Amino acid sequence: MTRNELLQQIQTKRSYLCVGLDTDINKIPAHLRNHPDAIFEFNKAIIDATRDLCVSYKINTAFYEAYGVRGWQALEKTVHYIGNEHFKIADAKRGDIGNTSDQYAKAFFENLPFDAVTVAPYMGSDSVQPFLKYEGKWAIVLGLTSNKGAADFELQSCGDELLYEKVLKTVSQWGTPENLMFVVGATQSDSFINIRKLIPDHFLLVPGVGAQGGSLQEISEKAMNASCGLLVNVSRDIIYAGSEENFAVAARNKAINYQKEMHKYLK
Ligand SMILES: O=C(O)c1cc(=O)[nH]c(=O)n1[C@@H]1O[C@H](COP(=O)(O)O)[C@@H](O)[C@H]1O
Repeated sequence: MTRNELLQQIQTKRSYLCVGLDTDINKIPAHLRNHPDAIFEFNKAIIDATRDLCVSYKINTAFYEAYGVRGWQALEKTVHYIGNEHFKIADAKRGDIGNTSDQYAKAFFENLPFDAVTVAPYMGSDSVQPFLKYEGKWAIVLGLTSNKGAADFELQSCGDELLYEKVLKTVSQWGTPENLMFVVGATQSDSFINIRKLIPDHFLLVPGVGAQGGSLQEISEKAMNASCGLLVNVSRDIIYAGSEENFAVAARNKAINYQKEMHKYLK
């Protein structure tokens, strides 16, 4: 999906919501748990209930890889079920020597129809470049993450700047705002304004709203740019909003609340 197509979706739906499909078999409603295709059935219900309210879905591969072949099959079925209207993110946090990253890019962009893959920048340019070679596909590089471990490296000084600042400045030279986004945790509100100064045009994928306590209002007020430039991910707070048979209705109601709030902030 191109940047213009994504922006169009955001304006049409008045939403920059990305629903995170972090599907954990132990957290899905009891009546689905023994279904032979439980993960996919759960995802299908969540997707049907939220399609019109979000512009993106993020599939965190860990939750599928954990179940081996069956988990991966559920991931494949899910990404195909989402279809072409939504921006589909494989949250796989890949990145390796060039010829290995080539294979990761092939897995998600050729073999599977994802629009974007999350990538760790630690191994440098040749580990990220393979994800930038595909027309209409994106690398979403970890910038300043939402977890407390962000303090261990990302927020440490590196010369006269912080390491995450160096990452944003350097990596932004490797691609363009048409094929490169950055992950910025919603819990890092003290840094939003600084981040926008460093990368005014790039889309930010923002996880950490909901279960991790980040504020949708703060990220929207401080980091939205003229064309929006935000995809705000919510996983647990939406998909586990209900634990009974009507879980999809509960998920929809949560997503409606997020979409309404986004509508207010969108320019
Ligand atoms: O890359 C990510 O998506 C990510 C980066 C980050 O800094 N923090 C973070 O929580 N995530 C992911 O975003 C999702 C957040 O889930 P919830 O906290 O349940 O909304 C999970 O899939 C995390 O793996």
